[in-house]
Amino acid sequence: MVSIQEAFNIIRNQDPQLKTEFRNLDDCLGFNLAEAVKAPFDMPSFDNSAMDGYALCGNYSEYTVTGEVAAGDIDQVRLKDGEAVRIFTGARVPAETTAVIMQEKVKRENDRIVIEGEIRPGQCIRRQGEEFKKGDPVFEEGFSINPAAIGLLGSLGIARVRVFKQPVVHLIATGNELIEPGTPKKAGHIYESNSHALSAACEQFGFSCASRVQIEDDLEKIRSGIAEALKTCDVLILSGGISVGDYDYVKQALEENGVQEQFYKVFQKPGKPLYFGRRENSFVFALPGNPASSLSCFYMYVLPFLQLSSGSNNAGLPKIQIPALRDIENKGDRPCFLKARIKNNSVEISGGQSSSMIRSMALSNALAYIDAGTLIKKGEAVTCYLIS
Ligand SMILES: Nc1nc2c(c(=O)[nH]1)N[C@H]1C(S)=C(S)[C@@H](COP(=O)(O)OP(=O)(O)OC[C@H]3O[C@@H](n4cnc5c(N)ncnc54)[C@H](O)[C@@H]3O)O[C@H]1N2
Ligand code: MOO
Repeated sequence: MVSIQEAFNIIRNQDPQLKTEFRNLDDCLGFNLAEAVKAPFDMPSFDNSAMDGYALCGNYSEYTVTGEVAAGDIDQVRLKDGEAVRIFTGARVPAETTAVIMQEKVKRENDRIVIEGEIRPGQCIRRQGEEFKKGDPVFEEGFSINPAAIGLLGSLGIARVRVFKQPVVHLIATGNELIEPGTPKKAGHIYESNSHALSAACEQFGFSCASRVQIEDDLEKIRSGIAEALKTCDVLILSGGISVGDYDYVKQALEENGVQEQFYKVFQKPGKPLYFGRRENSFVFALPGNPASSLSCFYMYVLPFLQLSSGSNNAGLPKIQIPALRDIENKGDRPCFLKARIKNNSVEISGGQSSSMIRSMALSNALAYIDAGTLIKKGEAVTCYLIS
């Protein structure tokens, strides 16, 4: 049995083999950059107008309008003292421009404009390189690509991006009692829901499951199911059969497949029987079968590992401190991750904490960490991990 912190450390100290690939700009949302990106040119790459209006040369109350520059025009327009050109947002400002004035602050009379208000030199001009200069670091390796990053990479003219590959994930749910949702249920059966929830949790964070298999509590079948999955997976996630019951064959089947235990059992609630193992470059999590335990263990242990395996430099759920809405007590001897709801800057522990209860988890948006034998008074800070 290891502590929560020891389990975190063991997971973080693995060295999953990172593979890279080139992906099209539009297909790399959520992937992590496999190389730092430097600016190939200044941003913006030329002085341009921030407004629709007039580019002015000199500081006067009236100007003669000599022409027009629109966004995308490539001809260099020249300006002399006392002259102005009609200009539009994003258009390159002539080199001699003192300032741009928005058209609402100007009265136009034929080829003359009269300025209403004052002109500050440089106003409404977005200067070349003001966001960053050619060669400046834009993103570091491991940066997780978000929609704005896709926009920026596109604006730098980058169409293909070298990213870390996502790990290949396989899911196996074990249990004789399990039947697929949508099929008729007999006495003693329960619908197999863990693999669906785990697959969705993977997707929530941008990972996908290459396969989802259900196997009954039979040592030989579990052993061969694991052997098959280990041929191609980077990460194998099992659910159920990892406790100490007579039909809990998962640990034995893993050992017989040459998987080496990194830890088994974590001093926590829920999820005490959590297992983590490794065979060369394949990693195995065997999650307890209770639905809320399996999902809680996914969020706290599997997710950071998937993130590390995809080259992220930021692994784990967002962690924040939030005041307790009311007193929270953990009378037990194990630290707990409690299903909780954060609302209006306070956190409330959800009803239905049993690890078999999943509705309470569906209605929660955080896991609240409460140390063993601890009373947190109303208003005191609670460590919360955000699950949505
Ligand atoms: N003598 C002991 N018994 C148990 C201990 C213990 O320390 N000593 N630990 C308990 C804890 S804590 C947990 S958690 C469970 C974990 O057991 P398993 O991982 O072996 O899970 P199962 O027995 O297969 O199932 C537990 C529970 O969850 C339901 N289940 C399983 N798989 C699914 C699925 N895919 N979809 C929906 N529901 C599933 C299953 O029907 C059981 O009700 O062990 C305790 N026992
Ligand atoms: O530790 Mo088990 O996951 O509570 O039911």
